[in-house]
Amino acid sequence: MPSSEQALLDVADLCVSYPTSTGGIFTKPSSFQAVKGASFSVKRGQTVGLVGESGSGKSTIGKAILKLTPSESGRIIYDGTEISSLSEKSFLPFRKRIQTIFQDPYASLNPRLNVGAIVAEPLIVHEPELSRSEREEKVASLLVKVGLPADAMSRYPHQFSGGQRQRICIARALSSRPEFIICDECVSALDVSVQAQIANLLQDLQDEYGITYLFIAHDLAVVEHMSHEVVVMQAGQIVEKGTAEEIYNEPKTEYTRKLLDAVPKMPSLLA
Ligand SMILES: Nc1ncnc2c1ncn2[C@@H]1O[C@H](COP(=O)(O)OP(=O)(O)OP(=O)(O)O)[C@@H](O)[C@H]1O
Repeated sequence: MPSSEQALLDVADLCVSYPTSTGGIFTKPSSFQAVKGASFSVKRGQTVGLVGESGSGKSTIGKAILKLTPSESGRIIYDGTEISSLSEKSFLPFRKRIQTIFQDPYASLNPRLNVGAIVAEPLIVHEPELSRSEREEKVASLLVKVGLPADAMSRYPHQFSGGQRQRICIARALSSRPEFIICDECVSALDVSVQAQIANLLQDLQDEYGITYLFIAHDLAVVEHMSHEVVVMQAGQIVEKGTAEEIYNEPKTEYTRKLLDAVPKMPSLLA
């Protein structure tokens, strides 16, 4: 099949449940199924927007891909390898290839480390052969690449704005030269104009390095501009998927129409 030949990520019939109670002597353990048979793929070098209202299971899919939460059933195939069934040790090489950027850049940056040390961390793990000066050179060029001054290295996260902190997170994610980045609501906390700047940066990085994104968001305006394809989730199920144009111009479900109606129009975004 041509589409799966090009797919870097193939998710098939994925189900994920969270335990809600471990049970007692007289009661069975119970669980809540957050993802109910989700199937979609992400083509290499492209962006899939994963949208849906809060609690629909978007982040759970991201966590299952990263093996931060176990899959109950189904398959997650990354570049031809079924990763959902790999042991933690066998999954290790994929931790370098698949990175993630979260919503709250401040919470995901260690306040006690300066920016140079934060961005260098993955390099120490993934490229231990680099000398200290080579590492510093790489960190400086990564910071410039994401639009921060090279002297940002010696400063601390609290000295930066929200948008700048998200740029630090992007530099850190880039430092292991990933093929695939899961952006989980990574612009949601930012002002609209800053959202556009970060979205533009992510797109420039895609053009330059061919990075593939799974872009999780409840904000359809950002997703529309970022995504080649859009997957719509409702209560753990995929209710619609298609090209961004199809989803935005001819939504097939009432749910998608409601999501679109809730979006304030932002014509200047990414203009
Ligand atoms: N660790 C957990 N234990 C139990 N239930 C969880 C856990 N994490 C998430 N859930 C539940 O699973 C469902 C899906 O959550 P998930 O975070 O994947 O949704 P989401 O679409 O990403 O929403 P949001 O944008 O609000 O994060 C929700 O009902 C949530 O309450």
